[in-house]
Amino acid sequence: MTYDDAIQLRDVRFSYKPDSLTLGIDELTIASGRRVFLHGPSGSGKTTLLSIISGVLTPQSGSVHIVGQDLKKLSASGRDTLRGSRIGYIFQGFNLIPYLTVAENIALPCQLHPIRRNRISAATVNSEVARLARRLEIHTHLDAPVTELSTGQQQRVAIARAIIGSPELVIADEPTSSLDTDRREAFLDLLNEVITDAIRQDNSKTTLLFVSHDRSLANHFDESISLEEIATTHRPESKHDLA
Ligand SMILES: Nc1ncnc2c1ncn2[C@@H]1O[C@H](COP(=O)(O)OP(=O)(O)OP(=O)(O)O)[C@@H](O)[C@H]1O
Repeated sequence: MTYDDAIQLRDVRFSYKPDSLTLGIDELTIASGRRVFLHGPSGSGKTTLLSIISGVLTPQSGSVHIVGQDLKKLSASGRDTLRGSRIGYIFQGFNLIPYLTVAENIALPCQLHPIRRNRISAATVNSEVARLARRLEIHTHLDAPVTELSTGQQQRVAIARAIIGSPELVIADEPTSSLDTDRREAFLDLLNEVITDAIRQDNSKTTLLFVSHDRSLANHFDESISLEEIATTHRPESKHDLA
């Protein structure tokens, strides 16, 4: 592990049930500042891997270092803090808070995590929310309940919420699966542009880990990793296989 690695997994073994290995990864290293596309078919363990990286799931063995932190050395609340303050997450269904406005949704990581708030170079969180919203062309909706926005607009709220306060690692879990091809391309271009802006503005190295089953998106990234190629799984044969 060097300090320039955003993600490093070694000899990781994770099982949901005692007698079947869900995910085994001998080595996965992603250097800081890389934009990485991770693909694998349904059931290959993409969500499980993201949960391990973000400290939601703890593997039974092996080591996981994220932005220089050994997750094994952190308590559950330490992992929560790392996840909220140093990782920006774009979920497949966005996970926006329906009873908050657009501005409140974008500002949420800064309200919950002082590290995100303190990294903002704008005068206030509100001015940073406004700047990002202008950049993402959702500024006329800032005071609207987030549920009144179109799907495409909600995706842009999710991007703004993930990158506000410059987390070192941005994880996107299949956020384009509901979009048609043109919109998918536009979303990826916008996500890349906004991350490039953030890097320029903060002189930081933001790492992007984008996960999808759709290999055609790979050309938007610096590198592409096949989960099937790096992982081992040993599930017991099902009763149907034995019959
Ligand atoms: N909570 C759980 N308990 C037991 N098994 C689980 C659980 N969550 C996932 N699995 C199993 O672990 C394996 C990997 O699932 P995972 O959701 O990580 O795959 P995925 O690649 O993200 O799939 P998809 O693209 O369909 O979302 C699957 O065989 C799944 O059935």
